[in-house]
Amino acid sequence: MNQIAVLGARGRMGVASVRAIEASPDLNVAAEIDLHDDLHDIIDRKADIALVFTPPDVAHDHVQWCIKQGIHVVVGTSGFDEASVERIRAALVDHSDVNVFVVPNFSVGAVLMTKFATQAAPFFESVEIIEFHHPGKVDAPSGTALRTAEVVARARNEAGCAPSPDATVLDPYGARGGQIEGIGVHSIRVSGFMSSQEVLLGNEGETMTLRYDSISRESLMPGVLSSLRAVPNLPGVTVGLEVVLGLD
Ligand SMILES: NC(=O)C1=CN([C@@H]2O[C@H](COP(=O)(O)OP(=O)(O)OC[C@H]3O[C@@H](n4cnc5c(N)ncnc54)[C@H](OP(=O)(O)O)[C@@H]3O)[C@@H](O)[C@H]2O)C=CC1
Ligand SMILES: O=C(O)C1=N[C@H](C(=O)O)C[C@H](O)C1
Repeated sequence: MNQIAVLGARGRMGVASVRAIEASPDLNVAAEIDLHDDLHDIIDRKADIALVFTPPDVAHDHVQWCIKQGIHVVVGTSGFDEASVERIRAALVDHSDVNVFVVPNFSVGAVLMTKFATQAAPFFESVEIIEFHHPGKVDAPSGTALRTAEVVARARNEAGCAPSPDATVLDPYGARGGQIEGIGVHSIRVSGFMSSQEVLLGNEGETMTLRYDSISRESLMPGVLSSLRAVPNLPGVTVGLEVVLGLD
């Protein structure tokens, strides 16, 4: 039975994950680590996989620490961009027995939306992303929007698409949002949302909107559990739930 250490165990995702793991006959919660807890509990309690949901400012160090201890890692924390993945890959050179699985979103709906957006993006002049989250979220844009922008931009570059047209020259309040690799990204923080995203695509005379909504963290738990089960068999560093869903 795999022994799981949950980092950020008393946070929103940590609590939901501990509950889901405890209800799984093949997985066991070996350690629950939160602020002020000693990371060495992970070793003492013989965890073999770390599930990281600590905030983005500390999660990178936690991932590196786990790699050095020889523990597989599933990274749920948002904001692991391509540069972060490169740093993980570099750390794994000296720890080839360790696997790291970076999962920007555990929801099947979000993963499919990103996939469909990537397929559609080369067929449209304009693409922008709007993500909607609860106001307790500390980072913007969401990891999901970051990942969507990265893969959509790559698909458009490979297809030789021009940048999305935009005549804006005056924007003193930042109303046009951010740009990730040339894709406009807008972050909304409104009570009542858990996690939603829209990808808006347009040509002259037509628009298409792809949208997903996660209403509760329960929607993420099948993805969390399947990622924990998969990581021992995913050598090196892998990004995205797509590989588990057979979408790669
Ligand atoms: N991949 C996915 O599908 C999902 C990813 N996420 C991402 O997961 C991350 C966590 O989200 P969420 O659970 O909502 O956040 P929370 O703030 O609810 O949870 C984070 C927890 O980590 C604790 N913590 C802070 N610093 C440390 C530390 N140094 N060591 C150990 N624990 C620490 C916090 O304690 P305290 O509150 O006392 O500071 C808190 O209990 C975010 O990056 C979020 O975007 C979220 C949902 C889904
Ligand atoms: O903070 C959250 O809640 C979420 N964060 C992840 C992200 O940044 O994309 C995943 C999901 O959207 C929920």
